[in-house]
Amino acid sequence: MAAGFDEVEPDMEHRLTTFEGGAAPRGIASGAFPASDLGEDMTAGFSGQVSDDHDVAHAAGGLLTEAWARIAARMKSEVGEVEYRTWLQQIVLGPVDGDEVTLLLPTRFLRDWVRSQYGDRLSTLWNQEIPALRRVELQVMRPGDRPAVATTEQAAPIVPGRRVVDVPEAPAPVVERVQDARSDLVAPLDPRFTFDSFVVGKPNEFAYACARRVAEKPSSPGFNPLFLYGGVGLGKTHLMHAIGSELTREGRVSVAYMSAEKFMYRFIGAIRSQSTIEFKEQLRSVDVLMIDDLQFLIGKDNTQEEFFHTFNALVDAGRQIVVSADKSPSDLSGLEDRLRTRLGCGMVADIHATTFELRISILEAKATASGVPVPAKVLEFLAHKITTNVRELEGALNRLIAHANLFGRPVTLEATQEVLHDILKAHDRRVTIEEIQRKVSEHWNIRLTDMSSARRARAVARPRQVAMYLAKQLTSRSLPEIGRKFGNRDHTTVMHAVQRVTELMERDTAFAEDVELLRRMLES
Ligand SMILES: Nc1ncnc2c1ncn2[C@@H]1O[C@H](COP(=O)(O)OP(=O)(O)OP(=O)(O)O)[C@@H](O)[C@H]1O
Repeated sequence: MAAGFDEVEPDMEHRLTTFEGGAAPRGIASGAFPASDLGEDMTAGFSGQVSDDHDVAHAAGGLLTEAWARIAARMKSEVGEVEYRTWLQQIVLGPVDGDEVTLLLPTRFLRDWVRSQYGDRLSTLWNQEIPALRRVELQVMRPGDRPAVATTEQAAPIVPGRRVVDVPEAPAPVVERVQDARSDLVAPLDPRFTFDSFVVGKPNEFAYACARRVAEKPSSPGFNPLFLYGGVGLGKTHLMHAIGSELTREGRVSVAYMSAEKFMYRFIGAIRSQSTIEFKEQLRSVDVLMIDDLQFLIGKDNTQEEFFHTFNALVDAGRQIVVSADKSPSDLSGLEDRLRTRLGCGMVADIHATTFELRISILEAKATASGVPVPAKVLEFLAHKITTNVRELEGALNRLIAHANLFGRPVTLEATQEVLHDILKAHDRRVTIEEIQRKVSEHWNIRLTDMSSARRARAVARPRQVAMYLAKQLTSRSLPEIGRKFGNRDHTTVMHAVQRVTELMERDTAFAEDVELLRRMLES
């Protein structure tokens, strides 16, 4: 695929002047730059210069590099590793000109993005480091440009098409590398969302298999586009990131991942800045384009149109498209028909709602990864209680784990109820006596009819008493009403059952836990 610097504007004003024996920067020896030391005579910068006063230039270059190292480290800590790697890592320190420092970026798109998103912050940080510097100029680098480094001999020329040019002697935090120009479309991929960390079960095994297939062999016939759909928080984004991570791991292919919302904002931004051609070229130069939450484009006709053309251009060129949405293509009413048709003509894979078993497996995997022991009863309780959304389930478990770590207390059912009080309340619902009877029968493996039968064997009578106890606890039914539902028993029988279960719970903790678990399940 076309690489590198084709996208650099040829007519870009080239500001990297070469110092040709004029005044070299003076008075810069060590420590921070005093404001007065960076005056007009720094106009030459440090790029490719041949200095009469080699030591001074070296010192100034070194200080600039150090200042840049601190700024880059600061930016990294502010925006986070992933964002830094995506947008800022490719910046190369250019020359200083008067009160202006130049930072070089490999493409115009990236320059515009960094300027709009981080320009002000970069200016502030430079100004804090070197008060005399008042402006940060962002420029597109050109083939042959030399990044500013401490000495001229060490400045490596930038070679078009070369994937990585390392600048020697750069201090650790500054990664002055020029990467493939297309990489500026690579949105942050969450490193936690891998195939390995995705728990596979019946509801998602087909989507998982399709995602794996695309990651192994992009653009395979029948798998392009791959359309993943399913309810909120069921793992669509996770699978897309996993595909992206797998494909980019060895730098095999370029992947652009973004939400449909971001796609729209970028498109609008490109229209505003009159750079739609660059935007389109950027998009159409990737090997794999992944658009998340496509339903966002419903009603956004212009963006849909743009996406449709991009889609066609990429598929026609044999590139892979992966799209996710909350509904199948045919159910996405509000999307243009021709787009829906095209979206549906590759592989459409749905992720079904989770089953109890899958939720337990996900919780087990996440609890194990956390290193905090979480009792099986707590996992079961959570899996019963939070049924709709893996994100919420995960959030609840994370909160429990954080709580356990913070206070050094073990995770118990009681603690769970306390810590997750608000989440659990949101999942509360009314319980019926029939549900109680069903759950209790399932739990002790007896027939449902035994709830109202006359059998008095303990294996049947004890669960029946528990069901009566729970009916009293969880419903607003009176004792006679409860009695009637249990084979027309007398209200005194119900009263006796409640007392008996209460006593047993006090004496027998295992029994008490069983009853508590049932209660919490029923409340879910
Ligand atoms: N099968 C799974 N195994 C492990 N983690 C999962 C699984 N399914 C979902 N998750 C986790 O649940 C969270 C939500 O998943 P994700 O963001 O992928 O959902 P989504 O389907 O894209 O949701 P949305 O509709 O909101 O975009 C993530 O943290 C993800 O890692």
